[in-house]
Amino acid sequence: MDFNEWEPIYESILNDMGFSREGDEQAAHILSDMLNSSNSADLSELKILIEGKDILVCGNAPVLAQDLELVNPKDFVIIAADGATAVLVDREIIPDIIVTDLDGDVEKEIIANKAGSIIVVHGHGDNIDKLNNFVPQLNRIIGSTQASPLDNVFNFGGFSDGDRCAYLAKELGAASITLVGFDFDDENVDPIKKKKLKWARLLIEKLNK
Ligand SMILES: Nc1ncnc2c1ncn2[C@@H]1O[C@H](COP(=O)(O)OP(=O)(O)OP(=O)(O)O)[C@@H](O)[C@H]1O
Ligand SMILES: Nc1nc2c(c(=O)[nH]1)N=C(CO)CN2
Ligand SMILES: [Mg+2]
Repeated sequence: MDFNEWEPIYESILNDMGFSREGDEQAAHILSDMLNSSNSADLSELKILIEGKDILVCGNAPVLAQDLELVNPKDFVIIAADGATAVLVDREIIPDIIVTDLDGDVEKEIIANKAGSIIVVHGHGDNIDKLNNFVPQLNRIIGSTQASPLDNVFNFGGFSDGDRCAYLAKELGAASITLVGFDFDDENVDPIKKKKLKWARLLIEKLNK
């Protein structure tokens, strides 16, 4: 997504959530420095996977398991948002792509990544410890940021893991995007998650316009 278009939305999110842009920028630089030709995937690999394809974006709402019964995963290229990866791996489904800020069940993400999933690792001001911990255990990485993009750290648009999956799919030319495992009205979440889901709903609505 063009950063000029994203920046005002990003500033509103920072204000609303109380996050720091400097923190996000620092994380993007740390992530950038950790990436090299042997642990990274090329953007062209992601594009080949997504362009012209029917994409299934899996969010991690409790309805995910139920929603998965209603589709044939084999009909889609699958993008898993963070914790949704574990739900898929437990069903012996390896997502084609994982989009994560590494605060879900990362052990399952490492298993899927070893089995071939490209992993879009998002750096932000509150996960620098996770970047340091887990990036050395991953391969086929694409770097991601919600702040200004760098050469090897992309901003596809979106904020929470789930809406970032959808923005990635749109940016790289998906033919269609089907969402499963999204419940923006989930009451069994803490207040911070509730706010994140409010932004997720708004960003996904914006994507559909
Ligand atoms: N009811 C829901 N509960 C949790 N996630 C949801 C829900 N509905 C949609 N999602 C999407 O699924 C994504 C992955 O969920 P998960 O619980 O793994 O998020 P998370 O990584 O803990 O959250 P975050 O990193 O966004 O704080 C979320 O980022 C969100 O966009
Ligand atoms: N600074 C900051 N940025 C985020 C955070 C977070 O907790 N802190 N959580 C996100 C959810 O995926 C996405 N972006
Ligand atoms: Mg996460």
